[in-house]
Amino acid sequence: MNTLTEWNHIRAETVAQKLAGRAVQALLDEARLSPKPGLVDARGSGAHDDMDLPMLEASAESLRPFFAAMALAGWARTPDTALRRQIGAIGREGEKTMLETTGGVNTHRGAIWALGLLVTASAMHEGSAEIPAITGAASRLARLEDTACPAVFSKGRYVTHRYRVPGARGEAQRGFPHVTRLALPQLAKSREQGMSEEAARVDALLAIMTSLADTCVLARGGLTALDAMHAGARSVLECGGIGSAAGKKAFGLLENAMLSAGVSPGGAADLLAAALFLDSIATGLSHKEESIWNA
Ligand SMILES: CC(C)(COP(=O)(O)OP(=O)(O)OC[C@H]1O[C@@H](n2cnc3c(N)ncnc32)[C@H](O[C@H]2O[C@H](COP(=O)(O)OP(=O)(O)OP(=O)(O)O)[C@@H](O)[C@H]2O)[C@@H]1O)[C@@H](O)C(=O)NCCC(=O)NCCS
Ligand SMILES: Nc1ncnc2[nH]cnc12
Repeated sequence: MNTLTEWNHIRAETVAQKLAGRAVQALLDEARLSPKPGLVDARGSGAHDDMDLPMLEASAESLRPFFAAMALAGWARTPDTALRRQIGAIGREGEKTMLETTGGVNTHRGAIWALGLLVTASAMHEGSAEIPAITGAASRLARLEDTACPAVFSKGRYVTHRYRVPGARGEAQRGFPHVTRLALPQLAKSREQGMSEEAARVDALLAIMTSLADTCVLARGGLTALDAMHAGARSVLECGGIGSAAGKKAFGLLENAMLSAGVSPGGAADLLAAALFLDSIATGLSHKEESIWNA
């Protein structure tokens, strides 16, 4: 190995570890954030009887090496079928480890997909790109076919066909519109209004929930539950968000509706984690880190 190649290798390894650290942190921040309607949070298990916070934390931590491997695979590459297959294989290994860690509970399948693509896309730009370049590269990667991916039944696949909605695949292929057009602008707005960081993050989750066709909600509660989630989340934000007294009251109604329908927006939770990951990169860049390498 000549010195330049060796230097580039050290840089790639370091940035990959940092990107993986930010992805895991985003998952931990999402899991611990409270209150979240229907989801597992620091208060309890929401609409789940097989998941709790320690399980989500262990699952997030178990994924660190897989995010790092995806980032290394993507380092200074452009999206092509070979890279798509490579990260698909790493993603499936990550899913296996997640299931071993949780005793068979699907805690983060959608998050491995969304954050895996975003971590890979960030590494393609060597950790120094702005959000639109990252989501653009992630979307190009998601549109490529992974010919090695086994065509097995998934709840998401069934639900997207039945209700003709984009699902996790479509969201990524479109460049994560619920993250870039709803979650991140709401996060910025609530922060500007002087809300606490926790309240701003809950508001960002609610912004996603105003519009996402979450296949977890559709699978358990159909269109009635999805419509109730959209309307309830909109109502909290129209009242001033979770940081306002009226918003808290509206949040209580939304939470009761979700718990009595037995639904949980797992897809929205994953997209909040994706937004927190991108926010951590944008915050780093605005602090004049030329790249995550200097962070
Ligand atoms: C492309 C894949 C994401 C597979 O997607 P598909 O839709 O075919 O399959 P699912 O197995 O259903 O996984 C999709 C998960 O994505 C999340 N999600 C849902 N709606 C959306 C949306 N509109 N936009 C974005 N993301 C969305 C969601 O994940 C979260 O919920 C999970 C828990 O859900 P569930 O299992 O339904 O849990 P319960 O409700 O508790 O189940 P029951 O008790 O009712 O049975 C949890 O995982 C959260 O993360 C959906 O579950 C992709 O996975 C894939 O192709 N993988 C192959 C390997 C690969 O290429 N990897 C990529 C490397 S980057
Ligand atoms: N907080 C959460 N609760 C339930 N399912 C999830 N999937 C990802 N995050 C989750």
